[in-house]
Amino acid sequence: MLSIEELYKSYGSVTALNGLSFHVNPGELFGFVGSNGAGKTTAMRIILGVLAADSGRVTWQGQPLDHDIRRDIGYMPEERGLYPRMKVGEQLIYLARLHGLSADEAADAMERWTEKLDIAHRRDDLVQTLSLGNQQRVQLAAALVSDPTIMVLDEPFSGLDPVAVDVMSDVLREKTREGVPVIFSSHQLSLVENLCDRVGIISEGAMVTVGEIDELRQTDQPEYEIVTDAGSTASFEHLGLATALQEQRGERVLRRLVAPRPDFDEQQILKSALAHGPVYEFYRRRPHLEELFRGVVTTQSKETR
Ligand SMILES: Nc1ncnc2c1ncn2[C@@H]1O[C@H](COP(=O)(O)OP(=O)(O)OP(=O)(O)O)[C@@H](O)[C@H]1O
Repeated sequence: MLSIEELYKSYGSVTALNGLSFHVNPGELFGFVGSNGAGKTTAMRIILGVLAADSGRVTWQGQPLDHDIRRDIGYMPEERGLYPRMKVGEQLIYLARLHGLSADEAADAMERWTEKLDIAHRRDDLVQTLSLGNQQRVQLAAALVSDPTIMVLDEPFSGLDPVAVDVMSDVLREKTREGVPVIFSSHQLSLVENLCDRVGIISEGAMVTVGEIDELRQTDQPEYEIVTDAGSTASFEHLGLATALQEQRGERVLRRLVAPRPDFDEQQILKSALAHGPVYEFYRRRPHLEELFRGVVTTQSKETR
């Protein structure tokens, strides 16, 4: 696995990483989220080796990351790093060659990834003439042409249209199926929630929550939402449920109920409600990643303090 252990990094008086630790398993798509200035880019640069940590270490399969392992990392930097006046195809071949591929291998990789990412028709165009979204596809192709064993992507989805998001998601999933660990940062939390196997929330340079999405969305006090007629006299307090929200919706009313324990028998809620009239909707409500994020992260970014 890729293991990040107790990383510390300061820029002068600014502490960017404050004992950051987490790991990413082979074949896992790991979403790295956190507010602006939380330390994601700093951590990714340290993984790649373009920045040195003050202390802590990064290992892959138990070995500290050396030059050879780092050469096999597919990296997509936040600031992007393409040569604007180079043709798309030439640029990708050039980058693949830098990673040690032969001329034929580099050409094959360029063709394969431009096709997969739907930019094959732009191979002979200068990068600077492409839209930002297509430049981003080229940037991802650049991270892929060397057939990386680890992928580290800084906000690969920012600014992409939904079709491009799908194309990129499919490609990342394909890499994880091959056993590659993929770590990417994003502020698009619903996308992270749908796409990732595990997610880590970083705040002020340290990991505050990490785990599988489903596991993080479990709560000790399950919540249910039920929609009945507005005039329904159903009550739920006798079952030990608290009402967290009551919202009139025309002729109907939605109630959000909080159960006292994880193994609460939700059929009791339904039975109680049906005894007083029809039930139009009834479901368990799980918090979304966005709610979890707001709960654990200070909303004010470091920069605005
Ligand atoms: N070169 C630098 N010199 C000084 N401070 C820096 C430098 N790079 C980052 N920082 C500071 O380190 C902290 C972490 O920044 P970093 O870019 O790692 O955060 P981030 O989580 O990637 O943020 P964002 O979501 O906005 O991209 C911030 O307070 C930032 O201002």
